[in-house]
Amino acid sequence: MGWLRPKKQTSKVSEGRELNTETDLQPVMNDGAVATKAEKVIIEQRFDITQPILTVSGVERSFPVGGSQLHVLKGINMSLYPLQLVMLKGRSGSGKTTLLNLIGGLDQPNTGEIMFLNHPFHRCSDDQRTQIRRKEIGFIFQSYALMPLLSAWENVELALRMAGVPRSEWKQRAAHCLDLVGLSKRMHHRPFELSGGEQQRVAIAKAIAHKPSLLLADEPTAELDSQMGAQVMAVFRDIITTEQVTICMTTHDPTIMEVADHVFEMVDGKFIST
Ligand SMILES: Nc1ncnc2c1ncn2[C@@H]1O[C@H](COP(=O)(O)OP(=O)(O)OP(=O)(O)O)[C@@H](O)[C@H]1O
Repeated sequence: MGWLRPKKQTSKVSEGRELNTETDLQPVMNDGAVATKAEKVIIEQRFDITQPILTVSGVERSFPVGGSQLHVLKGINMSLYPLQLVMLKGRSGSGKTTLLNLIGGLDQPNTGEIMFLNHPFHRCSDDQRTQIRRKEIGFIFQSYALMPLLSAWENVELALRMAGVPRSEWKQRAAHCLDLVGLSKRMHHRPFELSGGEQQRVAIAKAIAHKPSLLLADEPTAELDSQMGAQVMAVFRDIITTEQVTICMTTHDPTIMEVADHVFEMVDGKFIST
């Protein structure tokens, strides 16, 4: 539901936009206005928060390496519930990115099932998964993945164009997404004119532009100092509420894990209980 209380009551993104617990914890519509009673009903209906948005059951993934099979995922079971911030932690090589790729429909398991919304990713064709991804999933990478010659605004606009959003909506949506990540004043800067934390926030604006249900982020704070990392996490907390998105990310950083709703720890291709 749109007015679930973020774990931290006050979060701060750059340029002084501070979460106001009186208004920001109310349902907030995409244009930034606080929802009316009728609109609240619509927000509530987007998800049933008691039902998982994604279920992973008995998933295994191997890769052929040097004539034999490298067993990377060895029986993964997990559920992601709407509007959660979930983190995957584990040593390098434990299989976190491999799992994130499966959850995002970029790859398929050798055995097991992945249900995303009502879509059986384990049975879908490449084309079907691409269509679902374009509509419902946003990706964020450690290295930001921005187009270097385009401004922040143009990067977000490109994402809208590629997602097939009608041209008439680009201007308002790009402005809204850049405002959500606290970059309204820097929207005409190109990536090289922005700090690492600002570039990652442009990447977040890009990833949420088409209003996905699920945001997947692979080590989104790994290149950032602790202050910039905290800003990115504050933005994640804000957009869960304002954009009604569920976030699953990988991280090595124990301080970042404090803001998670749930942490899955992976050791050698399996989850261990924490
Ligand atoms: N396409 C592939 N072909 C062969 N081996 C692969 C492939 N993809 C991943 N692996 C191997 O699977 C193992 C797990 O890789 P993965 O990237 O999922 O780990 P990770 O936990 O994300 O590590 P890191 O924290 O360093 O990113 C590694 O040994 C990797 O070399």
